[in-house]
Amino acid sequence: MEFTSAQARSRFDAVVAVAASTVVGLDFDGTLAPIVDDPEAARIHADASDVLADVSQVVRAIAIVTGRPARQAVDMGALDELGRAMAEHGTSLSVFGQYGNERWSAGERRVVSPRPPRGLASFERELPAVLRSAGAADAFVEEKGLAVGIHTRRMPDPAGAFERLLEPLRQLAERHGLTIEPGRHVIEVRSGDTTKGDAVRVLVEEHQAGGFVFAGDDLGDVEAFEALHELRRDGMPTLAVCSATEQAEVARLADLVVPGPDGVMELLRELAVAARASQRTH
Ligand SMILES: O=P(O)(O)OC[C@H]1O[C@H](O[C@H]2O[C@H](CO)[C@@H](O)[C@H](O)[C@H]2O)[C@H](O)[C@@H](O)[C@@H]1O
Repeated sequence: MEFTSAQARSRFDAVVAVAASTVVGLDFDGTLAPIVDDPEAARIHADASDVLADVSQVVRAIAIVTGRPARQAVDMGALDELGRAMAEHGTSLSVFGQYGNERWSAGERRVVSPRPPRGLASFERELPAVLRSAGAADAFVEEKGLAVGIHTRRMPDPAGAFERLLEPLRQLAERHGLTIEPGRHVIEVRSGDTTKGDAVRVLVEEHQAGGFVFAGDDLGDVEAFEALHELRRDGMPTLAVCSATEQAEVARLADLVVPGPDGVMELLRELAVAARASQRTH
C-alpha cells in the first residue's frame, strides 16, 4: 500500500517492530463493515475473517470497539468462529460494545452488560413528540437496549434532518441524564459513562500492550484516537487509521486515511506481512 507521508510510514514501521506486543482495535461500521442504508443489513467485509485470523498470528490481541451492542457485532462479524480459530494460537479476541459499556470475549463467549441507564425509558416516551416537532417523524429509531440511535440516512434530506434534530435531542437527552453521540447520519442517545478511549486504555492495561493500532471512521472514534495520541506521547508506538469518511475530525486525528473497509483490509494484510518479515530478521 502507498503511504501518503513519510511520518505515516515511520509510524507503521514502529508498530511493526513491536507487533508481537501490539493490540489492534477496530471499529465496526464503516471500518470493518461497509456502510449500508439499513443498519440491520450491515455485514462484516467478506475478507475480514481471513485477514483478522492472519493478523492475529503476529499481534497480541484484537478487539472490536463499537457503538453496536456487543452481541450484534459478534453475530454480524461471525466472531464466535474467528475467536475459536484465534484461541488456537493464543491470541485474544474481544468486543467492547456500546462504546465500552458491554464486553464479550471469545474465551467467555457471553456478553457482560450493565442495566439500561436511568432516564432511557422516559427519554423514549418523549422521543416521538420531539421527532414530530423537528419534522423528522420518519427517522428510524434503532433500539439498542442501553441506548437508542436516531437515524436520518434513509430520509429525503438526511443532513438537513440531522441538523434539525441535533439540538432538540441534546436537550431531551440532558433532561433525562443522558448524552448524545452524533455519528454518520445518526444521533445516538446513551449514558456518558464510557468512551472508546476508555476501551483503549483497558486493552493496554489488560494486555500490557507495547504498541497499539486503531482504525475508525466516525466521531465516536475520536476519543480512541486521542487515547492513542496520549500513549504515543508516553513513548508507545501507535498508528491511528481513518477509514475514509466525511467526518473531517477523524481524518485530522489519523496518521493515515485508507479507502474504507477495503483499505482497512489491505492495511491489516500489510501489517501481517511486514511483522512476519521483521520477526524473521530478529
Ligand atoms: O462504532 P461503530 O461500529 O462505527 O458503530 C456506530 C453506529 O453504527 C451504525 O450506524 C452506522 O452504520 C449503519 C450501517 O452501515 C448506517 O446505516 C448508519 O448511517 C451509520 O451511522 C449502527 O446502526 C449504530 O448502532 C452504531 O452505534
